[in-house]
Amino acid sequence: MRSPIYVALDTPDIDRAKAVTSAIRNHIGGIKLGLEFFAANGPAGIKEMAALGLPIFLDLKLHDIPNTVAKAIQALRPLEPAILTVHASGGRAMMEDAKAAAPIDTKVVAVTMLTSLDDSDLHDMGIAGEAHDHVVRMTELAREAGLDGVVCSGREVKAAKKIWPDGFFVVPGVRPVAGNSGDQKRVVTPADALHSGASIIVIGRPITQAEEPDLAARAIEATL
Ligand SMILES: O=c1ccn([C@@H]2O[C@H](COP(=O)(O)O)[C@@H](O)[C@H]2O)c(=O)[nH]1
Repeated sequence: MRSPIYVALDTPDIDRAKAVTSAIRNHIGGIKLGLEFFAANGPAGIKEMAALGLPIFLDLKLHDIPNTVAKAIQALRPLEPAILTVHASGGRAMMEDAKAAAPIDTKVVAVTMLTSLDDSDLHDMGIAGEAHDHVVRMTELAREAGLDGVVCSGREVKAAKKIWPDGFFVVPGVRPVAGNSGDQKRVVTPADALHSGASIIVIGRPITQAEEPDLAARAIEATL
């Protein structure tokens, strides 16, 4: 069975991204390419990475009016990513149009609440309630809009799965025991994320910043 680990290759350096992928490819299920990589390398860079033969998770977290998001996704269609992200806070119509514009085999998933945020950030933004409530609310909206699943932290994935048993759940903010959280605020271990219902887990710096990424990936895999 394919590994549930998607490695976040947050680098502008395509050669580095390829080298890390080659070193860890036996321990991962796919590669996640986000804004940093896309801004530096564009669609051509995504195609080069896809040629390595692993599923591509294109994490652009699209967030705009429905027409703009749909047109952006139409432009991305030739890349045929396995997974593509939008922000749930873009609203129901935007998510509906995003799904309609995506290739049939692409899972479109909505970011419910960034894992770098916590309850106090919600309060600062004037959003009532706690992270758990907000994630559940956004998950309901994404389900109603016809998406394939959501991105949430491992702390809420059990509640999200309860209201959407056949949803696809992407969990970033994952750290090995005693790992450095960095800018992530809602963090769980890889094993906890999977036991709570994650379909895939996203891990970046604990692998990519390790002295030996293959050993780091192997060590994480051994905990699952
Ligand atoms: O809520 C979210 C949504 C996406 N991400 C992305 O996942 C990786 C996490 O990287 P780490 O180095 O393991 O912290 C990164 O690419 C984010 O853009 C997220 O962290 N939280």
